[in-house]
Amino acid sequence: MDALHAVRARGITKCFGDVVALDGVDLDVTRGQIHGLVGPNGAGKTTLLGLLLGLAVPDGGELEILDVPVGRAFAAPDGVAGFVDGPGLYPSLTARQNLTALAELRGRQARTAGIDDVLEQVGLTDVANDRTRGFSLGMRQRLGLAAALLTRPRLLVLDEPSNGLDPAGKRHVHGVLNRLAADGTSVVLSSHRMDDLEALCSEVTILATGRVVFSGPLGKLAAESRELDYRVRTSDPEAARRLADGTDGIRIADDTGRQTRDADVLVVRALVPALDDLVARLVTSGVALRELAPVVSPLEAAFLALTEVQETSR
Ligand SMILES: Nc1ncnc2c1ncn2[C@@H]1O[C@H](COP(=O)(O)OP(=O)(O)OP(=O)(O)O)[C@@H](O)[C@H]1O
Repeated sequence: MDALHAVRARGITKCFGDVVALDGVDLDVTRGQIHGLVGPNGAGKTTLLGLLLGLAVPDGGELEILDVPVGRAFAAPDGVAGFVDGPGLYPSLTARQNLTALAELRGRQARTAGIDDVLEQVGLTDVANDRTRGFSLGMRQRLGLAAALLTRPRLLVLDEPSNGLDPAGKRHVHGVLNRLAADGTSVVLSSHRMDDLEALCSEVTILATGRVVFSGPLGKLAAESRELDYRVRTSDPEAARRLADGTDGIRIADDTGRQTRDADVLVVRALVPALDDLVARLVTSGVALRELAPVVSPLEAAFLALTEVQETSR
């Protein structure tokens, strides 16, 4: 296998009875990359993450993780850590005791990071001696991440790691993941949060009903986007509307008032070159441009377009 890859999957299939959870999935994750999995409920994200963690084996296809072909026996691949469906914790133990138990289970020979260090990294130092029974969802998620960090993984696999995180918790988690990636650890995570994926991931794979409908850099997804709706706030909304009406490739969205609830904002649907023309015309007409932003992000727009096509062709 190419040594630059942490994951290389080709034609992976996985069924549960009659349900085809994964249907010929290819996935490439390079070393040091944060790779996002996104898709509607039931798309197969958790199933795929479970295969990477060795919780199940594929029914068909080829899967190589950290240079090692995955066989037909259940086994957590060496160097891989993470969780799906929330981390497994002992509720009657404190955060520190949970991590100590895990370190003991791994044995003295295993590469193990310092418990205080990983607690600090995820921002749980202050509650290290509290029982996890009383932990919020966000705190449990962070402790699960600390448990994974304890093993000093080369591939970290996380199912919805941002679930339940407050802004400070999210900042901690993003910081941890970015530092790991900078040090060469690969991260594969699923999320329904487009803002998280855009902030963290250099590449995403969009799954719909067990199939890959897009995989690649976020920039490519944006470039491939069809027309997007943009909010245009100007100093003279009426003049802006007239100019938009007269610009080739620009359509004024019908539901302007409902979408924006703001009379100063016009919503136009356009490709980027037509939008450039409109901006130039506004400026030469003496209309000040105060805000220009997509109504939904390019990732969200592509996600909706690609997964709608898949859903309607079922
Ligand atoms: N253990 C199982 N037994 C039976 N069916 C399963 C099992 N695990 C997953 N499935 C089915 O496989 C499909 C993919 O499920 P999966 O949990 O991987 O989707 P997902 O993309 O993670 O969804 P969500 O966003 O809701 O978490 C679904 O149709 C699901 O019902």
